[in-house]
Amino acid sequence: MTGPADTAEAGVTSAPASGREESEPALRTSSLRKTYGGTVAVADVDLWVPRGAVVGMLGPNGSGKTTTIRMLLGLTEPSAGSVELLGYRMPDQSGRALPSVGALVEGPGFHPFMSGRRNLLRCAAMEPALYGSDVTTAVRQALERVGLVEAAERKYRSYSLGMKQRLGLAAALLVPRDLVVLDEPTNGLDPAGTREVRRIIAELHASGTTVVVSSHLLSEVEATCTHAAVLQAGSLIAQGELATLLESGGPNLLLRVSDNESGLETLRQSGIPARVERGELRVELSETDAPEVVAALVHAGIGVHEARRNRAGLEEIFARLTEGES
Ligand SMILES: Nc1ncnc2c1ncn2[C@@H]1O[C@H](COP(=O)(O)OP(=O)(O)OP(=O)(O)O)[C@@H](O)[C@H]1O
Repeated sequence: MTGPADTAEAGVTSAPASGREESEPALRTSSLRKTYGGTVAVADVDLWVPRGAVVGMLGPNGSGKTTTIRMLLGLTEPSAGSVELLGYRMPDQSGRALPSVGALVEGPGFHPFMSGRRNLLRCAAMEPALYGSDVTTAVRQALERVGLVEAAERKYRSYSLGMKQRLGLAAALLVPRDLVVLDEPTNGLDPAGTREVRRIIAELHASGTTVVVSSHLLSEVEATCTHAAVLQAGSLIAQGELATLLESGGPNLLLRVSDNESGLETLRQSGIPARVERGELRVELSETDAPEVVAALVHAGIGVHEARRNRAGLEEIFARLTEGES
């Protein structure tokens, strides 16, 4: 397992840095744990989400994202540890925290034989902040915001997965929230739907709402989030600002050469770690510099057609962080 030293090396922390304790986070967990029989779904997670952040909760299938989110919202009881939402302890103070929290989680419990609009009206009736005519207005605005107006009168059971996701999102956005938690919100959405979700997340961010969004799509997190929390096999292996995480990736040298296999072998013999990626050689420049790499290849008679620098993307950083984890 990756320990604190490794995550520190990656430029991110697995616990709040000293000083951050003073500002109250939107969300904090302490040694949060969930086991199902012998399966450890979530292992002692210390999550820290600053107010106003858009946090991408990243991790492969089965890494514990949904279980963590369900525990945050009081939908699943932790085996150990604690959750604080907007300064309130969960689940004891859920009545004070949850009215300010919007959530999209699996199985939101919509009625299959009711229309989308009727389902939303039912949700709206349970919102303490909405009264009387506010309810119809809030429902109309939420339907418009997620692009479901045309399908609003159709029964929920006839909805596609993407439409169900949109309705769940509409329910989460019925009233202004301090915190919005979205579990895989683009699941089942087409590219246009995905762009709309990105737009909604950007709007929430602009209005100061804290957003926690789980995803296994790194590109999505890279495009929408200010922070990332990386889960692997139930453990939180990194968390922090996305920019810091990306910065930790360090520069790479990408090379288009006459023969990748010989190039790779030559670099290895020169003690320069490299790999072939998308038809090019990729060398991390943390321990070597570009002229040294190019010289080694040229000396071995390998044609260097192109050499350019770039920074590691989230995909590569994620692969490095999760390498060797089980
Ligand atoms: N109700 C349950 N009973 C038994 N095991 C469970 C239950 N819920 C989750 N698990 C197990 O806990 C682990 C974490 O699952 P979880 O659904 O939280 O992961 P995830 O990261 O959300 O995955 P995905 O991306 O596939 O949704 C998995 O091994 C899963 O099989």
